[in-house]
Amino acid sequence: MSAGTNVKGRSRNERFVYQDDEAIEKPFNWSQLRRLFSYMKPYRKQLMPVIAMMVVGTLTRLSIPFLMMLVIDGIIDPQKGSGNKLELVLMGMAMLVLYGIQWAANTYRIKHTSIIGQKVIFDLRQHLFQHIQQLSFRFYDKRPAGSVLVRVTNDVNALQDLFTNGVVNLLMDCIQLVGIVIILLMLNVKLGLAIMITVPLMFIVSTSLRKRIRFAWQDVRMKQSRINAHLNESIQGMKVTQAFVQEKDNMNFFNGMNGINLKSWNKASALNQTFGPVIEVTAAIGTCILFWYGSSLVQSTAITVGLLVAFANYMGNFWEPINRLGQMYAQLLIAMASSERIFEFIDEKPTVAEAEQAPPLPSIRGDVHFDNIVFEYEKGRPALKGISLHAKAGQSIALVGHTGSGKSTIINLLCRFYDPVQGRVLIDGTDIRDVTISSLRSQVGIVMQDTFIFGGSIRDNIRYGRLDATHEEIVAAAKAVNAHDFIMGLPDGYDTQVEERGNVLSMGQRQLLSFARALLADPKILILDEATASIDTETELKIQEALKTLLEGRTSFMIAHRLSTIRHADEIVVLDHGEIVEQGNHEALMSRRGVYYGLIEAQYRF
Ligand SMILES: Nc1ncnc2c1ncn2[C@@H]1O[C@H](COP(=O)(O)OP(=O)(O)OP(=O)(O)O)[C@@H](O)[C@H]1O
Repeated sequence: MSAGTNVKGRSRNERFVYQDDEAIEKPFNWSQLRRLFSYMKPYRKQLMPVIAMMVVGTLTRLSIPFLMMLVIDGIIDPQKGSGNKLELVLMGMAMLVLYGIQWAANTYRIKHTSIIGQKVIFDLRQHLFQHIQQLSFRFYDKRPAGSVLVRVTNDVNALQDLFTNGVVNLLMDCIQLVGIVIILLMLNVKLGLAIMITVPLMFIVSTSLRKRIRFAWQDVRMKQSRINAHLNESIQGMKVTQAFVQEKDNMNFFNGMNGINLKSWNKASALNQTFGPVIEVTAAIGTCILFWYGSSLVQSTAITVGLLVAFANYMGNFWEPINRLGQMYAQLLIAMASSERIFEFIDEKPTVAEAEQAPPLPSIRGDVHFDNIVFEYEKGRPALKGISLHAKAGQSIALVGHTGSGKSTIINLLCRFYDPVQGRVLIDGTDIRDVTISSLRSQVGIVMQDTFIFGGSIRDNIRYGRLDATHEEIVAAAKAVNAHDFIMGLPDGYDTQVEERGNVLSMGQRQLLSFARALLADPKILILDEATASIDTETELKIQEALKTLLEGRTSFMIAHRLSTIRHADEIVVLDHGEIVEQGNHEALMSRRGVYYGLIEAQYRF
């Protein structure tokens, strides 16, 4: 299949459709705009001098052509002018001062609007990030990480122009436009009206052309976002691509998309280039009218030469704001789409919410009670069907069962990543929905199967369990879980920098680190999710030793596929399709010769 057909091919194409996140513009919405501008409220005081400088700059700009008219008619004109050299020098100096004021006012305005705009963007991004950190697992279940990322980066960036210069420019352009219209009509109504005939023409041409250009760029962005999505997928899955020797097919597919992107970019760029000349032609029509009609008025002495020059100057200043207002409108429509996506996230309520004024969970002993729990991720597909389970403080509970039987779900409910549809989870007799989430999670430690290692030093990664831990405490935790030796073998020991997701570390080393992290946090309840699944036999012996230290005095829940590791658990709970089918210690379950016995048998046979 050729690259082109690949891209057009339905199934491949569908992989890259992120329609919601690609809409570049949305209809104008006042309440949304008001909400967006409310982010500027904290900077009202700083905005005042900016607006004052904007008014000063605009007024001086408007006064310069007027001054020119006075100089031409009052001094330079061979018939009516005074010809006074001193007056000419003074007027020249006055004009210089005006230019100076205009320059200073503009410099101040541009600098400070940019600073305020950046602060607004900073606040918005911070607000968004703070909010998405509160959102529950259900929110992330529904969305690919890429789409969340795009909102925090691209969508917030798309508002940058609006805040850094758009808002103040809009005000400035309106003042300038109204000012020019008033001045022109005051200077000469007939000539003023004559040149304004071109305004509707300019507006129609500019709006329709801009619309086409916007759509062309929208298309470019869509194509680029597909390339990005494919790149992201390719990089993440590079090992699989290489292992299955799919580089050629992948390259063909990428080439197809890249080619389409190039075509779309060329089209948008060509359309963009037509805009300048079209506007210039329309402006030139206005200038022709001015000089054709204006010169006849000069000849009939209805107006002076100075007035005609002033008109020409004002006209030059007239198209600029009209042009920019068109741009501004486009910017607003883009901002509408981006802000809608940002607010959609900000308005999303965490599905796992704290009760109002919930107290913190007091220091716990670690008694855990699952009371008739029913849970479903998707409506109508129960993952747990009435689970009742009691773990006394300090007991070790092993959860076993086939894949998809509900082991991780039980853990998810204990950490309150989700709330049960029915039933309660009690810790020391307290329903975990009645206390603050942070007080609960800070007392429950979790060692995940796919240990997440953050970019930073080894020390920072262990310290993630308790940020105020001293170096000695970090080393003690690492020693206790047999991680100290391998850490000391790394080039910079505890200061060795590791990359995102810990690619420089082996799976076993990553797990040892996460053990140290959990030990440092010193939780009363500990969860080990498949924690020993990817460790070799030698490391496993170390881990077994470490586990003893780690589990001491804690209630623990272990999910392990390698059944040898849970043999000594106080209680083994066997799950099947979301239900507990067997429960007891190893010996009791083996003598029952039921599901657990079958699992052990199967593993040994394997
Ligand atoms: N985020 C999710 N959204 C929808 N369904 C889910 C989600 N997570 C799990 N499930 C479904 O819930 C059921 C129980 O899943 P769970 O992860 O608890 O199983 P498990 O016993 O831990 O499996 P494994 O041993 O493979 O990790 C499965 O049918 C699974 O498909």
